Amino acid sequence: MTAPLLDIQHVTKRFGGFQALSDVSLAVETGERFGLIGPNGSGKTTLINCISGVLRQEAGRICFEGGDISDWATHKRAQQGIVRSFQIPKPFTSMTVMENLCIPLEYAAKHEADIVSEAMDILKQIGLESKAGVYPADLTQVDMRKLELARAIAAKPKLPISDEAMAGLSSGEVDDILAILFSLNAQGITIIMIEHIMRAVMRFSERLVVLDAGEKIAEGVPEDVVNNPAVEKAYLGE
Ligand SMILES: Nc1ncnc2c1ncn2[C@@H]1O[C@H](COP(=O)(O)OP(=O)(O)OP(=O)(O)O)[C@@H](O)[C@H]1O
Repeated sequence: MTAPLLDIQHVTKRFGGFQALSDVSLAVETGERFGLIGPNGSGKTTLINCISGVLRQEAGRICFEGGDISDWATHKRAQQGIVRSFQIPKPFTSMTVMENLCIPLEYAAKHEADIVSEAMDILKQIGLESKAGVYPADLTQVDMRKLELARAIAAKPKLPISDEAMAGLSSGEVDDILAILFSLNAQGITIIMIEHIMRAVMRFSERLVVLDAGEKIAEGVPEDVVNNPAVEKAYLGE
């Protein structure tokens, strides 16, 4: 049996005396569409920060492609393919959409012409090709999210993490972003989605894990998870 792409084993994270994650274990298989949900403050961002290396867990370990990456710096994890698409897009404002995309591609040290043609391919893939020469300040909100996803794709991720990439978008715009994520996954890319928009995360995820107060309270296919009494209680209260 092959190892999971990401294997989180008994991770505990404290902030001072506050325990934000308690003995959380989960595995994400290669090629999977994996959803991480939970009420506000349940520990989702903390867990993602431990995966990307922004935070270090006090106990437990995080394995990627079969090896323990718990001691790896953030940039090493990113180089190995763990790429997070941020909730608040942070493009370089003085650069066009195309220039923003060329930066991650330049790390691959290709010829200039190859970089531009690869950047254009990515823009076409996500429907932003007509905005190649536009500056981020002139993009709509949904196009900003698409640019953020494009930058994540340019980094050739093995494990992109979509962190509330759809917050504040209209229903049609949510469908646009979902279509991009589905097409990425169809190319074999494993995706973790953290999302408060239930319709989106339910439709997208093949498997869900639910956190509540730093603990994993449910795991399974979306239909089972939403009907789990512990999950209903976590979201709705007693
Ligand atoms: N740097 C920090 N110092 C102290 N407490 C923190 C820190 N970061 C997060 N917390 C606390 O840890 C808990 C989990 O926060 P976290 O941001 O991981 O939750 P979340 O599930 O991502 O919430 P949301 O859905 O609202 O983004 C919260 O109670 C939060 O206040």
